[in-house]
Amino acid sequence: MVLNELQASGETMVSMLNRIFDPIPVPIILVGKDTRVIMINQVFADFLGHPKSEIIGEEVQKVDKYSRFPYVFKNKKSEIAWKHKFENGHTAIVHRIPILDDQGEVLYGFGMVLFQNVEEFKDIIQKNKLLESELSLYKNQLKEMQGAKYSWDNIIGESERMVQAKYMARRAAQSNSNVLLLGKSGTGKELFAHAIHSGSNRNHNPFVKVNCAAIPAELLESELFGYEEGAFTGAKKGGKIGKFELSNGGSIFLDEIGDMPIKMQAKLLRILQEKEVERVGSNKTTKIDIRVIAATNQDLKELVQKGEFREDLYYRLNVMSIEIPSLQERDNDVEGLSYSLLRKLSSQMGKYVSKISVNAMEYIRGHNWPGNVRELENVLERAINLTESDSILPVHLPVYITQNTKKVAKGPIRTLKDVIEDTEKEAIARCLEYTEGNKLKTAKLLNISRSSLYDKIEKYGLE
Ligand SMILES: Nc1ncnc2c1ncn2[C@@H]1O[C@H](COP(=O)(O)OP(=O)(O)OP(=O)(O)O)[C@@H](O)[C@H]1O
Repeated sequence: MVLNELQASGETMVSMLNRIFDPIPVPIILVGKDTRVIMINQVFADFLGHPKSEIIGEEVQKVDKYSRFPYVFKNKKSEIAWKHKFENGHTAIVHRIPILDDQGEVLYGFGMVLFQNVEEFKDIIQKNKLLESELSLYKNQLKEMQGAKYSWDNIIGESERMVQAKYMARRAAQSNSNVLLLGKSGTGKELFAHAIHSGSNRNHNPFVKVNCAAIPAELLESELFGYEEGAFTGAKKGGKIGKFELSNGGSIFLDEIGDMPIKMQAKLLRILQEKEVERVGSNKTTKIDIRVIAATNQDLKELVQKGEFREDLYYRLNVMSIEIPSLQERDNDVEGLSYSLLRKLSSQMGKYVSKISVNAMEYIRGHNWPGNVRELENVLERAINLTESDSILPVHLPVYITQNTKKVAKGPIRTLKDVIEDTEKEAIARCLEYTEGNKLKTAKLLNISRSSLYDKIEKYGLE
């Protein structure tokens, strides 16, 4: 209301302010530059415990003993969310704001009680903290879901070929180039892909895995590129984001790239060249920044020759190619790998198994592991399940491995004492298993005394 209208309506400035501020449920006060109260709303007057008529026109520090308005006017600076103690014993959170004219001189002071009770304020802060920590928990979980699970430490292997592969992978991680991981099934290509992402400066962004062989060809396009709403019958409302867009800023792991249909290969090539994606059913392109880590157990060159893999794409992906050796090619890694996997698996399975008998290790070394590390891992998991002691013995290995006597004969030459002890240990363990731990029966079956059995159980750590 302009001043003239105000005068015409006969309403004073104070009554107008009262009319505006009284319905507001937050305590409010307006103080003149002479530090006398011009207006206070009903809630505030009730809170202070005085009638409004006694407060208006009064010196502010007479109404509220600890009022800081005189200081605020002196400093000409707002005091926001300050703790304030009232004479009635309440501690509240308040704002005190000086209102200045064009020359920077104080005209009024505006005060507001934000929380009449500090506890109420603390409660809100507490809730806010809770929300923040929940948010950070979900953010971390999302990062875990999207991020890489393994790093360099998880890749076991000290053989020359493996050390070389790890060196190449570390170099690749530091660059921004596409990486092609080559190796038979179960050699650890996925493990390497995770580690390359974790070791790169993209590791704060998503790591997205796509198994090109597992997604039906007709779905692969929408999986990778996403689609717009109504792009085809059955398309979800609102469309769908594709894996390329999802991995923006991070890495996309295209596993089994050799199985990617030729039509999709052309589209992938375009992404690698143009660095932009176009959702199915849209003509809008989106810029993306991704690093492709591709893997295959097929011979891509052969596929190129057969016309099943685009040559130009092959060269685009092959910038940094890393060959991961099969277990057969890194014979001297088998023992170390077996023990590392044993430690990992037994802790995962909550069963303490820490030894592999010499004979069992000979069988393990003698096998040619066509399924590579994955097969070794499965065999050890089975053995941990079967053993009742802390050792893995030949009896715990699958027959197809222990039947391989030819290879075992090729093992290192050992002393007769070692061979006898190993056989003795195995016989006792096998018998204990058969008698379900009954020592009396075991001693009888082995035809030895009970005390001798106890000695041997202790000696071989079979309990
Ligand atoms: N060097 C290694 N050190 C420790 N564990 C390994 C190693 N290599 C492979 N593994 C383990 O073996 C299993 C198979 O590895 P991974 O899935 O990475 O193989 P892959 O080559 O991607 O197989 P595929 O071609 O069949 O997809 C995983 O459980 C992995 O943790």
